[in-house]
Amino acid sequence: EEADPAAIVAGMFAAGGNHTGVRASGAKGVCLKGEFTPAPGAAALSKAPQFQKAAPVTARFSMGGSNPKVSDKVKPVTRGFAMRMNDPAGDMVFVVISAPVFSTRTPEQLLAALQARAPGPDGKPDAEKVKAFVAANPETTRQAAWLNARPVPASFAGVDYWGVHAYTLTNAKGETKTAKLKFVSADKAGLSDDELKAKPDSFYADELKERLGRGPARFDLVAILAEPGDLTNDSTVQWPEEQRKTETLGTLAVTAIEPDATCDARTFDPVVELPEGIAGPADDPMFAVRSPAYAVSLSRRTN
Ligand code: HEM
Repeated sequence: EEADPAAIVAGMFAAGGNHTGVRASGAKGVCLKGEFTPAPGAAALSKAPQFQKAAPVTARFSMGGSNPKVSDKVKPVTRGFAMRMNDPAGDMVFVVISAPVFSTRTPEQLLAALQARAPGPDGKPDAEKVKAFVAANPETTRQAAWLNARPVPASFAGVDYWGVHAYTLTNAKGETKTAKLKFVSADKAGLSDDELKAKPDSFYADELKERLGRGPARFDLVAILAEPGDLTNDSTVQWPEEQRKTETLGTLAVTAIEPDATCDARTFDPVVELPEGIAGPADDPMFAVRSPAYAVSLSRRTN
């Protein structure tokens, strides 16, 4: 039985306080522009136009969740990075997070997680319900555990971002490879507890403005190549990426802040907006459901 994307989106809004005019996730964020330059080896893996020649990029950094006032200092919230690399033959969209795994394995499990954590009349989730859900669904704790074990990123540009799904890359000869994608920050930095204490609740936007005034913020796009047995249908499981072969596909340079309107008029759809030469996993139920969910959120926040 399929979980209804509209029900999931309603649960996402409820969890963050039912704010209007904002995204169901990534409600707080900064719109950007930049450029993607493919690496020499990228074309051997994928025939996507963006892996043959440089492409202009619209992008957005964000804090996970539907609360536009969430503090930048919170640890177990994913930082998000959405991007559209333009090409007349087909845009390429990635919507990635600062953790190698997603929090749930199926849409049904996501809906159940949201329902278990739904705020009650006092604005707080029922602790007993949360406890029971977690006990029955232990894999849903992996993402928060991963984030809690690491420092708060000093910058939206100072952390790595993962496309948690397994993609299939197809080259011009029709050869295919399965890979997870990772955007590796050129300037990784986390905050110590003392540094974190000294920060205001919102500092990422100002930090980014200042940083981009000095020069672009760069990320290498790295393909982590699958080996037999690596799961493609479960985004709560991290591949042992230190033991996997990797191939650098290119460099994304974020160059300037864009007006919010540039990012707000549409949604970044990571399912539908892919050119020939790259495809999402057919067997990962968390992948396909993103498209209708993002559309529901877009229509709620723009109507
Ligand atoms: C599985 C991995 C996922 C990742 C990495 C991810 C990441 C993100 C990020 C970074 C954003 C902010 C986009 C922006 O700045 O415009 C976002 C938005 C959103 N996400 Fe996800 N997400 C994932 C899965 C899902 C799933 C499974 C659902 C629901 C079924 C979902 C629902 C949404 C919605 C509704 C939005 C708001 C879209 C908009 O209003 O434009 N996400 N997501």
